[in-house]
Amino acid sequence: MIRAEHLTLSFRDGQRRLPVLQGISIHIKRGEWVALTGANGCGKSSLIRTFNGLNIPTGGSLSAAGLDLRSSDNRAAVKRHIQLVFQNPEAQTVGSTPFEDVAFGLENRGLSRSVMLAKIEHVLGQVGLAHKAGADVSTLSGGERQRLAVACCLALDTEMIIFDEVTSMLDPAGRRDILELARQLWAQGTTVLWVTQRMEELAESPRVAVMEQGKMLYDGDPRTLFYASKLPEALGWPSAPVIRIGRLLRDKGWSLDSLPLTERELEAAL
Ligand SMILES: Nc1ncnc2c1ncn2[C@@H]1O[C@H](COP(=O)(O)OP(=O)(O)OP(=O)(O)O)[C@@H](O)[C@H]1O
Repeated sequence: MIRAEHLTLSFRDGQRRLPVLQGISIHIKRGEWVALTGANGCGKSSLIRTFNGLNIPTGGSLSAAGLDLRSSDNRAAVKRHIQLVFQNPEAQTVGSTPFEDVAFGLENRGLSRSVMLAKIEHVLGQVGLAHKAGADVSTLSGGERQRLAVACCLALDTEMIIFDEVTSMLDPAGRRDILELARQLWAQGTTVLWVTQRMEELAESPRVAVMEQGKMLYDGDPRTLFYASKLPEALGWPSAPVIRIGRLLRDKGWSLDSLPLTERELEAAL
């Protein structure tokens, strides 16, 4: 779905060039769930905006959904296949109601009115917003707006959705709702890139990529990251209670495979 090789990106800062991505190589297969993390300013947003055709790579190669993103035509076309959902999706909302917002994306698709109506109803139902189809978008909560952004992706049959720190401003119920929705879509075949700073979301992801200062420091499974690498301490990450207990078990000789990443795994292990 995504194949980046030695990808570089720099922005102009007056006379200087600011190197933001410094040789990123990553391959994300169709249907994968990958969590991406890294400190503020390390280049996560720049990377995902490059995957979505919004930034023009300075060097290296990048193909997304089979399109070579060094070509500007392909950078426009890739948005049909890969969509971003932001932490604060206000900027993404164009309609005054959820119905209008989804309809906007479907215009120019040559759909008959009845097919379009059925599709809008279906995708708003998928994200749990059918009852708010006609509501003023300004009355939606942050979590509902994010789910509306997901509905717009679904209406366009998007193959990959990149969630950019969507849980960071939500309350626990809102976080659970958007995470569950993303997991459902993943189970149905959508490729997911989940950008987060939350340790528990990393621990629950099958694959974790860690960036620092424009470079990819780690790309692999979370068990190795949390229990067999020095990276979490080196980066000063706070450790989740489950991981702290898991480290005690590791020090008592438990094998890597048996160490828990989630509360459920901890309960089962004990
Ligand atoms: N359009 C731009 N022009 C110039 N500099 C930019 C631009 N976009 C990002 N940068 C700079 O690139 C660097 C990486 O920013 P980026 O937003 O990609 O990091 P991030 O890891 O997503 O951070 P955060 O977690 O705070 O969102 C920062 O130094 C930022 O100031």
